[in-house]
Amino acid sequence: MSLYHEVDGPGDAPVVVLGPSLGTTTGLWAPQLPALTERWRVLRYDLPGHGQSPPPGGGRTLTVGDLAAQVLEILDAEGVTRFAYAGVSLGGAVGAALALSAPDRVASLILCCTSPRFGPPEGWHERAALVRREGVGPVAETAAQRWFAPGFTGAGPYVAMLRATDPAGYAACCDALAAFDVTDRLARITAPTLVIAGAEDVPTPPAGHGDVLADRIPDADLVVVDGAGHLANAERPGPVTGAITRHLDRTWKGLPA
Ligand SMILES: O=C(O)CC1=CCC(=O)O1
Repeated sequence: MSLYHEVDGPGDAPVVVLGPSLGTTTGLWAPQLPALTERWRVLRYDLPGHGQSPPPGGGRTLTVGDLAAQVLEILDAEGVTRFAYAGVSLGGAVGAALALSAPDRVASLILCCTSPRFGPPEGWHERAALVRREGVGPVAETAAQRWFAPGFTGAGPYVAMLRATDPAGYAACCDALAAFDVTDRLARITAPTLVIAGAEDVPTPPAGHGDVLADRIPDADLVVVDGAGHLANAERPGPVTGAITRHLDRTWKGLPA
């Protein structure tokens, strides 16, 4: 099963892959697209059952390793060997998995509002069971509180992405989050890494999540964005875009795409 993806920007520019979070689509990265496509070829993908990607067949579960392998399939099909990668939350977990499984291909890494471990697996198994039973409605009801700092008024389009998500795809991604734990492997990541954390992120706050990534990944910097919750790139696009472009400029070594 191939993941839906979109490619924007100059054909001869270095490639940056952008990974979405659980319940969102390629549209999550729309605020960064104008700045990034000035000098980068941007490849965005949809998670299984999200946006325009098909759900996993037969109620299958998934691992983050499966998702990373599907992203590599896209890149192979596009003829991309070396790339930079930025991902939000589950999309960031996919980035960490890629940096561990394909270190020679990940030239630069940006881990945004993410974690080496997303809390106790039981919570994710319960959420997967709820969504398999009742659909995505119950988790969409509470998404704005999980995703944004209090007072943010722009949640509507992002919650609409979740409401349109296939329950089997959403649940399979919850299974992937339940099993994900790379805490003890972070020291093996060789890509120059920027960790971006939202100061008001509830699911993956800087303390215990972003700071663990930044402390354990050998060549990592941490930027904490004030006034941002879990989808910091949507809520505070200016500072997040600036941090990403500065990191890409500093770390991309001019290798061809
Ligand atoms: O619970 C949420 O919706 C927040 C989240 C955790 C992992 C992810 O990708 O999103």
